[in-house]
Amino acid sequence: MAKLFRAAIMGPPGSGKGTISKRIAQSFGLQYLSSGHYLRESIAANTEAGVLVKTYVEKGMLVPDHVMTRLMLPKLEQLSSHSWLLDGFPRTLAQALALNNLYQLDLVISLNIPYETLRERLSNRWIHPASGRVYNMGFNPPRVQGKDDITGESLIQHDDDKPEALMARLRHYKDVAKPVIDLYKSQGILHSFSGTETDRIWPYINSLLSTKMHTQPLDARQSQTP
Ligand SMILES: Nc1nc2c(ncn2[C@@H]2O[C@H](COP(=O)(O)OP(=O)(O)O)[C@@H](O)[C@H]2O)c(=O)[nH]1
Ligand SMILES: Nc1ncnc2c1ncn2[C@@H]1O[C@H](COP(=O)(O)OP(=O)(O)O)[C@@H](O)[C@H]1O
Repeated sequence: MAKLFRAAIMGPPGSGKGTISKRIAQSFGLQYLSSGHYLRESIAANTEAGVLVKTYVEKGMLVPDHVMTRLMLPKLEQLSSHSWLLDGFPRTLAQALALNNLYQLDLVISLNIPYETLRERLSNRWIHPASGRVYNMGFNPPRVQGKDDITGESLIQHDDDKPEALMARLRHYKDVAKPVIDLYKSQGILHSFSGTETDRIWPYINSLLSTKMHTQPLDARQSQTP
Protein backbone atom coordinates (compact mmCIF):
# COMPACT_ATOMS: atom_id res chain seq x y z
CA MET A 1 0.00 0.00 0.00
CA ALA A 2 1.29 3.45 -0.96
CA LYS A 3 2.60 5.55 1.85
CA LEU A 4 0.31 8.53 2.41
CA PHE A 5 1.49 11.73 4.00
CA ARG A 6 -0.73 14.67 4.92
CA ALA A 7 0.68 18.08 5.70
CA ALA A 8 -0.38 21.72 5.95
CA ILE A 9 1.56 24.94 5.77
CA MET A 10 0.54 28.06 7.72
CA GLY A 11 1.84 31.59 7.87
CA PRO A 12 0.76 35.17 7.27
CA PRO A 13 0.28 36.51 3.74
CA GLY A 14 3.67 36.85 2.08
CA SER A 15 5.42 34.43 4.43
CA GLY A 16 6.39 32.19 1.51
CA LYS A 17 3.78 29.44 1.82
CA GLY A 18 3.23 29.24 -1.93
CA THR A 19 6.95 29.42 -2.74
CA ILE A 20 7.85 26.72 -0.22
CA SER A 21 4.86 24.56 -1.14
CA LYS A 22 5.99 24.51 -4.74
CA ARG A 23 9.40 23.26 -3.64
CA ILE A 24 7.85 20.63 -1.36
CA ALA A 25 5.51 19.42 -4.11
CA GLN A 26 8.42 19.15 -6.55
CA SER A 27 10.85 17.49 -4.14
CA PHE A 28 8.48 15.11 -2.39
CA GLY A 29 5.71 14.53 -4.94
CA LEU A 30 2.88 15.73 -2.71
CA GLN A 31 -0.30 17.05 -4.33
CA TYR A 32 -0.50 20.73 -3.55
CA LEU A 33 -3.85 22.34 -2.78
CA SER A 34 -4.00 26.10 -2.19
CA SER A 35 -7.36 27.34 -0.90
CA GLY A 36 -6.79 30.86 -2.26
CA HIS A 37 -5.90 29.54 -5.69
CA TYR A 38 -8.83 27.13 -5.70
CA LEU A 39 -11.23 29.93 -4.72
CA ARG A 40 -9.88 32.24 -7.41
CA GLU A 41 -10.22 29.44 -9.97
CA SER A 42 -13.85 28.87 -8.95
CA ILE A 43 -14.53 32.60 -9.23
CA ALA A 44 -12.94 32.80 -12.68
CA ALA A 45 -14.92 29.76 -13.86
CA ASN A 46 -18.11 31.36 -12.49
CA THR A 47 -19.14 28.12 -10.78
CA GLU A 48 -21.94 28.16 -8.21
CA ALA A 49 -19.35 28.10 -5.45
CA GLY A 50 -17.38 30.81 -7.24
CA VAL A 51 -20.35 33.17 -7.29
CA LEU A 52 -20.92 32.51 -3.59
CA VAL A 53 -17.34 33.15 -2.47
CA LYS A 54 -16.62 36.07 -4.79
CA THR A 55 -18.08 38.75 -2.52
CA TYR A 56 -15.95 37.62 0.42
CA VAL A 57 -12.68 37.21 -1.48
CA GLU A 58 -13.08 40.56 -3.22
CA LYS A 59 -13.39 42.32 0.13
CA GLY A 60 -10.48 40.39 1.61
CA MET A 61 -12.88 38.77 4.09
CA LEU A 62 -12.65 35.14 5.14
CA VAL A 63 -15.13 32.88 3.40
CA PRO A 64 -17.50 31.42 6.06
CA ASP A 65 -16.29 28.15 7.59
CA HIS A 66 -19.21 26.01 6.43
CA VAL A 67 -18.70 27.17 2.83
CA MET A 68 -14.96 26.55 3.01
CA THR A 69 -15.28 23.05 4.44
CA ARG A 70 -18.00 22.18 1.93
CA LEU A 71 -15.58 23.13 -0.84
CA MET A 72 -12.31 21.76 0.48
CA LEU A 73 -13.29 18.45 2.06
CA PRO A 74 -14.77 16.92 -1.13
CA LYS A 75 -11.69 18.14 -2.99
CA LEU A 76 -9.55 16.25 -0.50
CA GLU A 77 -11.71 13.20 -0.89
CA GLN A 78 -10.80 13.18 -4.59
CA LEU A 79 -7.18 13.05 -3.48
CA SER A 80 -7.72 10.31 -0.91
CA SER A 81 -5.18 8.00 -2.52
CA HIS A 82 -2.52 10.74 -2.67
CA SER A 83 -0.21 12.41 -0.24
CA TRP A 84 -1.02 16.09 -0.03
CA LEU A 85 -0.01 19.49 1.24
CA LEU A 86 -2.59 22.14 2.11
CA ASP A 87 -1.87 25.86 1.89
CA GLY A 88 -4.41 28.34 3.29
CA PHE A 89 -6.70 25.68 4.73
CA PRO A 90 -7.47 25.19 7.57
CA ARG A 91 -7.39 28.84 8.49
CA THR A 92 -9.75 28.87 11.49
CA LEU A 93 -10.26 26.54 14.44
CA ALA A 94 -13.66 25.44 13.06
CA GLN A 95 -12.00 24.46 9.76
CA ALA A 96 -9.19 22.64 11.58
CA LEU A 97 -11.66 20.65 13.65
CA ALA A 98 -13.73 19.74 10.56
CA LEU A 99 -10.55 18.55 8.82
CA ASN A 100 -9.45 16.68 11.92
CA ASN A 101 -12.66 14.64 11.87
CA LEU A 102 -11.62 13.17 8.53
CA TYR A 103 -7.83 13.22 8.40
CA GLN A 104 -5.07 13.17 10.98
CA LEU A 105 -2.34 15.47 9.67
CA ASP A 106 1.22 14.15 9.94
CA LEU A 107 2.88 17.52 9.98
CA VAL A 108 2.12 21.24 10.07
CA ILE A 109 4.68 23.83 9.04
CA SER A 110 4.27 27.32 10.50
CA LEU A 111 6.27 30.23 9.07
CA ASN A 112 7.19 33.20 11.29
CA ILE A 113 8.43 36.06 9.16
CA PRO A 114 9.02 39.63 10.43
CA TYR A 115 6.48 42.28 9.45
CA GLU A 116 8.97 44.43 7.55
CA THR A 117 9.96 41.46 5.38
CA LEU A 118 6.31 40.68 4.60
CA ARG A 119 5.62 44.28 3.66
CA GLU A 120 8.61 44.43 1.37
CA ARG A 121 7.80 41.12 -0.34
CA LEU A 122 4.12 41.80 -0.90
CA SER A 123 4.72 45.22 -2.37
CA ASN A 124 6.86 43.41 -4.99
CA ARG A 125 4.52 40.45 -5.54
CA TRP A 126 3.02 40.08 -9.00
CA ILE A 127 0.64 37.33 -10.01
CA HIS A 128 -0.52 35.65 -13.19
CA PRO A 129 -4.23 35.45 -12.30
CA ALA A 130 -5.20 32.55 -14.58
CA SER A 131 -2.58 30.10 -13.26
CA GLY A 132 -1.76 31.54 -9.82
CA ARG A 133 1.96 31.73 -10.74
CA VAL A 134 3.67 34.15 -8.37
CA TYR A 135 6.63 36.41 -9.13
CA ASN A 136 8.65 38.86 -7.10
CA MET A 137 10.43 41.73 -8.78
CA GLY A 138 13.57 41.05 -6.72
CA PHE A 139 13.49 37.37 -5.71
CA ASN A 140 12.06 35.59 -8.77
CA PRO A 141 11.31 38.15 -11.49
CA PRO A 142 9.54 37.18 -14.71
CA ARG A 143 11.78 36.88 -17.78
CA VAL A 144 9.94 39.80 -19.41
CA GLN A 145 8.88 42.56 -17.05
CA GLY A 146 5.13 42.49 -16.27
CA LYS A 147 4.53 39.27 -18.30
CA ASP A 148 3.95 35.65 -17.31
CA ASP A 149 6.87 33.35 -18.32
CA ILE A 150 4.66 30.62 -19.78
CA THR A 151 1.76 32.45 -21.46
CA GLY A 152 3.20 35.94 -21.93
CA GLU A 153 -0.02 37.35 -20.41
CA SER A 154 0.04 40.40 -18.17
CA LEU A 155 0.76 40.11 -14.45
CA ILE A 156 -1.33 41.90 -11.82
CA GLN A 157 -0.99 42.94 -8.18
CA HIS A 158 -3.62 42.01 -5.56
CA ASP A 159 -5.19 45.12 -4.05
CA ASP A 160 -4.81 43.65 -0.59
CA ASP A 161 -1.03 43.25 -1.07
CA LYS A 162 -0.75 47.02 -0.91
CA PRO A 163 0.76 48.33 2.36
CA GLU A 164 -2.42 50.06 3.64
CA ALA A 165 -4.33 46.77 3.76
CA LEU A 166 -1.46 44.66 5.01
CA MET A 167 -1.31 45.60 8.70
CA ALA A 168 -5.01 44.80 9.18
CA ARG A 169 -4.63 41.48 7.34
CA LEU A 170 -1.68 40.50 9.50
CA ARG A 171 -3.42 41.35 12.74
CA HIS A 172 -6.43 39.38 11.62
CA TYR A 173 -4.25 36.44 10.56
CA LYS A 174 -2.65 36.26 14.02
CA ASP A 175 -5.97 36.31 15.90
CA VAL A 176 -7.51 33.60 13.76
CA ALA A 177 -4.41 31.39 13.44
CA LYS A 178 -3.50 31.27 17.15
CA PRO A 179 -6.05 28.61 18.21
CA VAL A 180 -5.22 26.55 15.10
CA ILE A 181 -1.51 26.68 15.90
CA ASP A 182 -2.26 25.79 19.54
CA LEU A 183 -4.29 22.78 18.39
CA TYR A 184 -1.47 21.43 16.22
CA LYS A 185 1.07 22.16 18.95
CA SER A 186 -1.01 20.09 21.38
CA GLN A 187 -1.06 17.26 18.83
CA GLY A 188 2.75 17.40 18.63
CA ILE A 189 2.80 17.96 14.85
CA LEU A 190 3.64 21.67 14.66
CA HIS A 191 7.06 22.74 13.33
CA SER A 192 7.79 26.48 13.29
CA PHE A 193 10.42 28.21 11.16
CA SER A 194 11.57 31.80 11.53
CA GLY A 195 13.69 33.90 9.21
CA THR A 196 13.73 36.51 6.50
CA GLU A 197 14.82 34.38 3.54
CA THR A 198 13.06 31.41 2.02
CA ASP A 199 16.34 30.00 0.72
CA ARG A 200 17.69 29.79 4.28
CA ILE A 201 14.54 28.23 5.73
CA TRP A 202 14.10 25.71 2.92
CA PRO A 203 17.00 23.35 3.82
CA TYR A 204 15.50 22.85 7.30
CA ILE A 205 12.06 22.10 5.90
CA ASN A 206 13.59 19.82 3.30
CA SER A 207 15.44 17.81 5.91
CA LEU A 208 12.42 17.68 8.26
CA LEU A 209 10.24 16.28 5.48
CA SER A 210 12.89 13.80 4.39
CA THR A 211 13.00 12.46 7.92
CA LYS A 212 9.26 12.47 8.57
CA MET A 213 8.23 10.99 5.25
CA HIS A 214 10.58 8.07 5.62
CA THR A 215 10.06 7.23 9.26
CA GLN A 216 6.30 6.91 9.54
CA PRO A 217 5.32 3.61 11.08
CA LEU A 218 3.14 1.51 8.77
CA ASP A 219 0.27 1.36 11.30
CA ALA A 220 0.12 5.13 11.49
CA ARG A 221 0.06 5.38 7.71
CA GLN A 222 -2.81 2.92 7.38
CA SER A 223 -4.91 4.61 10.02
CA GLN A 224 -4.76 7.87 8.05
CA THR A 225 -6.58 6.42 5.09
CA PRO A 226 -10.23 7.43 5.50
N1 LIG B 1 12.85 38.83 -1.47
C1 LIG B 1 12.30 37.66 -1.22
N2 LIG B 1 11.08 37.37 -1.70
C2 LIG B 1 10.55 36.16 -1.44
C3 LIG B 1 11.23 35.19 -0.65
N3 LIG B 1 10.43 34.09 -0.56
C4 LIG B 1 9.30 34.37 -1.26
N4 LIG B 1 9.38 35.60 -1.81
C5 LIG B 1 8.40 36.34 -2.61
O1 LIG B 1 7.50 36.94 -1.66
C6 LIG B 1 6.16 36.95 -2.17
C7 LIG B 1 5.26 36.17 -1.19
O2 LIG B 1 5.58 34.78 -1.27
P1 LIG B 1 4.40 33.69 -1.42
O3 LIG B 1 5.05 32.37 -1.57
O4 LIG B 1 3.44 34.14 -2.46
O5 LIG B 1 3.74 33.83 0.06
P2 LIG B 1 2.33 33.34 0.65
O6 LIG B 1 1.39 34.52 0.61
O7 LIG B 1 2.63 32.94 2.07
O8 LIG B 1 1.87 32.18 -0.20
C8 LIG B 1 6.23 36.34 -3.57
O9 LIG B 1 6.33 37.42 -4.50
C9 LIG B 1 7.51 35.50 -3.54
O10 LIG B 1 8.09 35.38 -4.84
C10 LIG B 1 12.53 35.52 -0.15
O11 LIG B 1 13.21 34.75 0.55
N5 LIG B 1 13.00 36.76 -0.45
N1 LIG C 1 -9.30 28.74 4.60
C1 LIG C 1 -9.94 29.87 4.23
N2 LIG C 1 -11.02 30.29 4.92
C2 LIG C 1 -11.68 31.41 4.55
N3 LIG C 1 -11.35 32.17 3.50
C3 LIG C 1 -10.28 31.78 2.77
C4 LIG C 1 -9.51 30.63 3.10
N4 LIG C 1 -8.50 30.51 2.21
C5 LIG C 1 -8.61 31.55 1.37
N5 LIG C 1 -9.68 32.32 1.70
C6 LIG C 1 -10.15 33.53 0.98
O1 LIG C 1 -9.36 33.69 -0.19
C7 LIG C 1 -8.61 34.90 -0.15
C8 LIG C 1 -7.21 34.69 -0.73
O2 LIG C 1 -6.54 33.69 0.02
P1 LIG C 1 -4.97 33.47 -0.12
O3 LIG C 1 -4.61 33.31 -1.55
O4 LIG C 1 -4.61 32.39 0.84
O5 LIG C 1 -4.37 34.87 0.28
P2 LIG C 1 -3.82 35.50 1.60
O6 LIG C 1 -2.89 34.50 2.25
O7 LIG C 1 -3.11 36.64 1.00
O8 LIG C 1 -5.01 35.87 2.43
C9 LIG C 1 -8.60 35.29 1.33
O9 LIG C 1 -8.48 36.68 1.49
C10 LIG C 1 -10.00 34.81 1.76
O10 LIG C 1 -11.00 35.68 1.32
